[in-house]
Amino acid sequence: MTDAPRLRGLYAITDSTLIADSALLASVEAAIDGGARCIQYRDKRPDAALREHLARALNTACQARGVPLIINDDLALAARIGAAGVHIGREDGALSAARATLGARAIIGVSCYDELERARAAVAGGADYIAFGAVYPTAIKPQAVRASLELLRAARAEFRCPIVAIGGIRADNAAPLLAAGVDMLAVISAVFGEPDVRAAAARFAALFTTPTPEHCP
Ligand SMILES: Cc1ncc(COP(=O)(O)OP(=O)(O)O)c(N)n1
Ligand SMILES: Cc1ncsc1CCOP(=O)(O)O
Ligand SMILES: [Mg+2]
Repeated sequence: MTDAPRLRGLYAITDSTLIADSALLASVEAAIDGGARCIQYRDKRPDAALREHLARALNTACQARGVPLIINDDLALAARIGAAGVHIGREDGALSAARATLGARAIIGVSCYDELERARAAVAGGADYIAFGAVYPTAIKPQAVRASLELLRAARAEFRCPIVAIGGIRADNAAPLLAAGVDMLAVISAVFGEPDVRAAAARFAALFTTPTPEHCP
């Protein structure tokens, strides 16, 4: 468990269709070396034993570097390995169940898609961050609903809770998201799909040189 990490910066998300299992650990280490502030393990494959094996290795590496590892979808896995938290979407169970299972110090993130009402419920329920997207078209999830810059601005105006943007984000299209008040950029392809993962992560980290905004916890 990480001690109240600041949720601001690059949030690098793994994807088992993009990274070979044999390269996963080194890729995540490279992302952290490049400046990723948070890692999510996202793996839709049904092999629970394999996922646990990989998640445990990532958790050890992330803990050693002081970076929280968030498990996508799978609350039970997050609890079993003592991960820093879990990310839940509309098909991944209730926020209250995640909090009851993982405890007060866990980081629980909630997908809000393009819905402010869902964000209100998540914030009221104690989410540690709210995620909106897809903010740009993405090959990883081509069917994802789109969230506008206007929605991000409205969310920033309403919530002090850290705001995450996801979907099609690259270092060269991220500026409007940051200007809209987003705290974390959640990225798969533009980090783990790049030949030099460390350099790719560093390009994102360089976008966060301004002082931490007052709303950040
Ligand atoms: C940081 C972050 N934001 C959104 C998502 C998407 O979650 P979900 O809608 O549950 O979709 P899957 O990722 O499970 O396909 C996310 N994983 N992380
Ligand atoms: C999981 C998810 N949810 C909304 S978009 C997306 C995929 C983001 O991947 P990329 O950063 O490669 O566009
Ligand atoms: Mg999910």
